[in-house]
Amino acid sequence: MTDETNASDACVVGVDFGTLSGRAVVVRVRDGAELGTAVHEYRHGVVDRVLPVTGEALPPEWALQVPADYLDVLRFAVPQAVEAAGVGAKQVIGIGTDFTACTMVPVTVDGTPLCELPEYERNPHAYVKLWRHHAAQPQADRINDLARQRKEPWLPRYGGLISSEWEFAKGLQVLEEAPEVYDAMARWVEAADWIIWQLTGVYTRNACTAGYKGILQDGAYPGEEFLAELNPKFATFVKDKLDHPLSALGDKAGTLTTKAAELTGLPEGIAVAVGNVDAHVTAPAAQAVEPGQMVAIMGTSTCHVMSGDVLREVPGMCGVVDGGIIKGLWGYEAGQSGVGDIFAWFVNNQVPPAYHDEACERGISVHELLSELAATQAVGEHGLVALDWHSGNRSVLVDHELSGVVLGQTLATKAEDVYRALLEATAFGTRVIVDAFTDAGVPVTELVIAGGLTKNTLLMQIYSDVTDLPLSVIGSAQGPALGSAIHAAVAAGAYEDVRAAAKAMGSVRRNVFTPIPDNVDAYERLFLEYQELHDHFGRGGNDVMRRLRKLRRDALEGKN
Ligand SMILES: Nc1ncnc2c1ncn2[C@@H]1O[C@H](COP(=O)(O)OP(=O)(O)O)[C@@H](O)[C@H]1O
Ligand SMILES: O=C(CO)[C@@H](O)[C@@H](O)COP(=O)(O)O
Repeated sequence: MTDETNASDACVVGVDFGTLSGRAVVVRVRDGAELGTAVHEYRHGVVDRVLPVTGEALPPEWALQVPADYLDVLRFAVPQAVEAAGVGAKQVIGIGTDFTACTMVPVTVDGTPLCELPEYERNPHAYVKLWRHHAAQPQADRINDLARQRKEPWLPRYGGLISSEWEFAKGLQVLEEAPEVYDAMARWVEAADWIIWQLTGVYTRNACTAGYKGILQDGAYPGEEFLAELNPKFATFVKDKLDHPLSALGDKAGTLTTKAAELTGLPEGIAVAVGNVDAHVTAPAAQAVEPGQMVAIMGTSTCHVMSGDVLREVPGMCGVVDGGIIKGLWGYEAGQSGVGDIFAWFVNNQVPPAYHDEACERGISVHELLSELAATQAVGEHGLVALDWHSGNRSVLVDHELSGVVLGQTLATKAEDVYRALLEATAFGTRVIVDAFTDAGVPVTELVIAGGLTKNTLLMQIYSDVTDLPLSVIGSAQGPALGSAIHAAVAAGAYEDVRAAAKAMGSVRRNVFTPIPDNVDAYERLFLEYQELHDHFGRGGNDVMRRLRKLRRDALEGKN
């Protein structure tokens, strides 16, 4: 703390790098008061259709980002948040960040993203592969098949399957489709760590993403023999591109460099916390750091995180990592790859103009209009059941070749009916996850909801009814950014550990939504139908979704 800074005025900055934008929040260290906030939309958003530089169409399932967009968040949102807070920059004693996880940046030895070099800017593989880049599914399938065959000990720690979203599947895809990019990349870096590199000038690898997305268990990655069997040139992937000493969550990664101080307007030399993940960082912000408290961070996707005092292998979970959320406890993670994204897809592609016009006239969003209309319905009235797999299935099936379904449509089906069925489908998806944890001996006793979707009260009530659990809601509208601020406070030495900082700075409103008994019963019947469809299409009853994906790929490649 500087001489000019009175301890009671000290602030920290938390920055949350989401899928579409980055948000900065200035938080008072002593009580977690959020003094100012600012959002910066990524200029290129999600690059999933054409590569900006060339206009070249991207293949299906691709999702890239442009790393310069992340720096713009530091350049614009951070000073704007400080200004909005009405505090002097000198009061800021630390900065912490969180990122979408397994958003991977191929970089040179000094951290320059390959896409920023003229020789690679036209190569899509030189760009950031966003967490929801799902084009590495063939590689993920091979990794899973081989790991099963060889009985790799790490596989059960990931619920029996690793995802196409993860470091190894994406890395293997780069090797096999763009060997020149693979050779040129000195490191395969989580964006969560790349941003810390930009702030401190030093590369640190956070224990959270390394454990969940980098297949690091009990101090070891998959071995060279395993990797060589996938592809001989992949044998040294860990040694050449990945391996790096780990840094624990809440630790100080370093201090803010002169360059980063100029970029952000924050004082040079303040503490920078080790990189973290948007989902995991939210648990302390919601004061949900004890076993049984599952936090669902509901935005474009949903991540479910929960600490546990026992190690269990939960089928279909994303992973379990020692200290993955809080030091001293096992951190569990599961997730749904599409939630808000599915509602957005529906609103943007399937809703007739009259709804858009009405929403516009009333000054509300189409989401709000559809939710208002759907809220008048009794459970089951629309006669529909849907599968929430428009962005594939992360938990518990771990298969991104799966796709969405709406069953039961008739000529009388309206947009609000399908919208409600999609809301419900995502709640059923969460129910499957909650049941999987409870059945595996890691019972979920409380569901705490965070993220942008908490504002939809119909959706929240549906989740409470479908899971038959009371819902607590995080007190902050900026959960991940607040969580990052909590980690910044710990890194700056203001609190002994994340637990203590969470107690002082986090907040939660308990039992905001409670199950309505009649709805619980009605949803029980609908959930059975969901399960039937879930198992039929997701567990090999009918592989039509995979066949359709192949037909699509062949058609796009002109093979049909
Ligand atoms: N009223 C609403 N009801 C349901 N979904 C909504 C509503 N408003 C926005 N959304 C969806 O919320 C998602 C954005 O969530 P948010 O938490 O803000 O973002 P992120 O996941 O990037 O952090 C978008 O996918 C959007 O479609
Ligand atoms: O994968 C994870 C966490 O492990 C998330 O970062 C990813 O689902 C993105 O989350 P958002 O939808 O941007 O909140």
